[in-house]
Amino acid sequence: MTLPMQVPIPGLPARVRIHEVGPRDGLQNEKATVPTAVKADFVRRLAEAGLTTVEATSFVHPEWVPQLADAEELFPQVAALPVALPVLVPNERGLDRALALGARRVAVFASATESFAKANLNRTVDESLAMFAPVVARAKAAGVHVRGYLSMCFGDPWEGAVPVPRVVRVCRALLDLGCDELSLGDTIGVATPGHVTALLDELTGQGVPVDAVGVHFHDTYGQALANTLAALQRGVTTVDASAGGLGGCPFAKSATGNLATEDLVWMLRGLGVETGVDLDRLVATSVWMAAHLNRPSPSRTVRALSPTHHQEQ
Ligand SMILES: CC(C)(COP(=O)([O-])OP(=O)([O-])OC[C@H]1O[C@@H](n2cnc3c(N)ncnc32)[C@H](O)[C@@H]1OP(=O)([O-])[O-])[C@@H](O)C(=O)NCCC(=O)NCCSC(=O)C[C@@](C)(O)CC(=O)[O-]
Repeated sequence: MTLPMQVPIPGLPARVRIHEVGPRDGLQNEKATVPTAVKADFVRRLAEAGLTTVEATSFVHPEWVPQLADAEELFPQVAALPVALPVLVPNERGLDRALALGARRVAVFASATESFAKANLNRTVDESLAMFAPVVARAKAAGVHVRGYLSMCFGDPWEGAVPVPRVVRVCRALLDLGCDELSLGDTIGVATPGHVTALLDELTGQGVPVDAVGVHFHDTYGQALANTLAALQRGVTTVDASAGGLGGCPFAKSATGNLATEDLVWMLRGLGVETGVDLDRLVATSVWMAAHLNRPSPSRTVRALSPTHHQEQ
């Protein structure tokens, strides 16, 4: 396989943990139901490719996200894999479902904007934080790791640009609830590197440890890698990505695919940043998944490393 020449940029972290969201964020917007066995195989293949955190599914209302309505069926099929398997839980009902199956990592998901909080959770921002409070408290009491996603950190399709202080307020609230880590979401992919740097500087300037902050970029305007590099330059070591560039939120107008894990691994490899991911196996997984979804992967790296991929679809 072709690999990039390794030329580091001084000051970047030596290692990055990729939080793989393909089976959850990647698939949640797919209209045709993906069979549970295919989803389980997807998670297994990602683990075998060296990803150590694979977000498996969501315990949300099944009518809100029909694609993930098989969470109860799926989770036991992957639970024994030797990787972290976070799942999304919006409320106590979701937490009960996840804990009943032995989930050890959960994620709540807030919004920096009122419009998206309403569209995604049927709540105001503060009502959703109140909904998460007992979820986080009970999860922590059970020794379960809690991630706090924050959507619309840069721009919102209904409200436009989102001011940094608004984002910081909800970040603080999630940490005050007891979340172990944050994931800053550019849900509709409008961020640019200066904006990413400004938000991270404001957060760390207010005492939020950079180790507790992950980034979650969508690639709508082709900025996801540039934004990731800006975040790495500020010390971020957790980066969300989706195999093959699958993804998008059904409740956010204009949301497109996530940063492709392959594109991220290619860049990090060139920078000499360790990820533990076998790019060959990852590309093969995305080509396999694309065949199930019946369309080629949008990832540039998948296309470049699997030149017949387009003709095969
Ligand atoms: C939060 C709710 C449930 C509120 O939806 P609601 O309609 O307000 O629900 P409710 O609390 O009024 O409850 C109504 C009924 O739903 C049931 N119910 C309630 N909760 C559950 C549950 N967990 N599992 C199963 N059933 C549930 C509940 O038991 C009740 O049943 P009834 O008593 O009437 O028979 C709904 O809005 C929802 O499920 N939203 C999920 C939306 C979602 O999954 N969005 C995608 C993930 S976020 C994302 O993609 C962004 C991210 C994370 O990737 C980062 C980024 O890119 O920005």
